[in-house]
Amino acid sequence: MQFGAYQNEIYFLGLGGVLPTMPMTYAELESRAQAALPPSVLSYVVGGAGDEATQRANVAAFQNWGLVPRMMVGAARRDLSVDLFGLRLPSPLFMAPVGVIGLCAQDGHGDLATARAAARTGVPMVASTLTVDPLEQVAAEFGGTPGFFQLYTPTDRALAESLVHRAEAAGFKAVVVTLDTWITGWRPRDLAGANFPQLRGHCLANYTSDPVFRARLAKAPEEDPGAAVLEWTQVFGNPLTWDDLPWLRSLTDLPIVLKGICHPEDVRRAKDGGVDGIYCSNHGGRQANGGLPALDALPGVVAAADGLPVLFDSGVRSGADVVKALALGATAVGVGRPYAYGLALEGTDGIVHVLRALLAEADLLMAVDGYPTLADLRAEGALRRL
Ligand SMILES: Cc1cc2nc3c(=O)[nH]c(=O)nc-3n(C[C@H](O)[C@H](O)[C@H](O)COP(=O)(O)O)c2cc1C
Ligand SMILES: O=C(O)C(=O)c1ccccc1
Repeated sequence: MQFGAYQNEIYFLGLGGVLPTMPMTYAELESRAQAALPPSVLSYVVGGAGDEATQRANVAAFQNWGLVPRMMVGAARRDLSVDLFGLRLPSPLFMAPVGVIGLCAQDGHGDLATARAAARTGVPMVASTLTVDPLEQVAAEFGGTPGFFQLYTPTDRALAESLVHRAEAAGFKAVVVTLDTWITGWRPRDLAGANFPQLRGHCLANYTSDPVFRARLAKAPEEDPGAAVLEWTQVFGNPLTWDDLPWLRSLTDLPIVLKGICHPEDVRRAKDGGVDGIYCSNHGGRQANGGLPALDALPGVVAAADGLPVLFDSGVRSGADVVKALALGATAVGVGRPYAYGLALEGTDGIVHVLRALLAEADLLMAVDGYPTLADLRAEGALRRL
């Protein structure tokens, strides 16, 4: 697919005297989303851990790398498609799991709006455990686009099993197990607003719709929502260890991906445990401050993964960033906040714009710089550290 053609669509609109309503720069996207979102949701989405130095470093790290232009390659047609877990995806882009994304939509059902954007673009959604609408309803909106389920592994193993089996039955194509958020980090913006617990209370549909979770409650969650939220706090945070990996592996035949991996030694342990993919991420700087930008961890993770697919996110803000992460060896590249902001502005249409703009920029960069395929990008000498 020639994603760069989105540029022509926009220019033709302009020729008809119609100016695009969605922002064309990330800075404007962020500032307009700030105006559109209710303050409590906004501070939760925008913010990160500590003084957000790691969050900023995630973004800045992309400026340390530059693509070396190649000429007379004749890159008139580009191929951005990838194979992931036996699936053929039209592009290497995916939507990272964003819990509470539902609340970023004006109607409060942003999970469904995001799933519809996946259906329209072929860009997979990794649906969070923490959604406003249950995973079955989210999956029903995917159209032909594969979806992945992100698991926050509950302390109750029977509940974990139930969630994974529901995801399988709903047609999800992989399970992404997030390791870096069994406890939430120190987040000053959320603390200042003291609103985080209330927000979470709206995103427990996967728990309150689950028979194993319901059996833990004295009263149905519809009758006593407060008790359900309290019970959720009991089961949410599971500080998994490597000893739990065989159990996780035994839960499903679906591909399992471990999210939050930045150390090569952890990659090797994950590989030994039989996982199908590694997800290099520092949670967009939301969990730990003072750490390495995720992009700087990527080359070491790719080397240790030794052919196993590597998903990457944290700090990707442009098509150029997508290209750089691919050149550093990522198999697929995720965005979090960018699509949440698109959703806040114009719902499904807003997300579709954000994703198409990222892909158009990546595609045009590959055209201009003479890298028609992802394999070309990954070749020696394509990317240089500044
Ligand atoms: C509002 C918000 C909620 C998030 N919730 C989850 C979640 O439920 N599960 C998860 O694995 N990651 C979650 N993340 C982290 C994202 O999956 C991703 O790692 C991060 O957003 C990538 O960084 P970026 O925002 O700089 O693109 C969340 C991120 C944001 C911004
Ligand atoms: O905010 C997050 O990044 C996240 O993953 C999370 C964790 C616990 C509850 C709600 C969201």
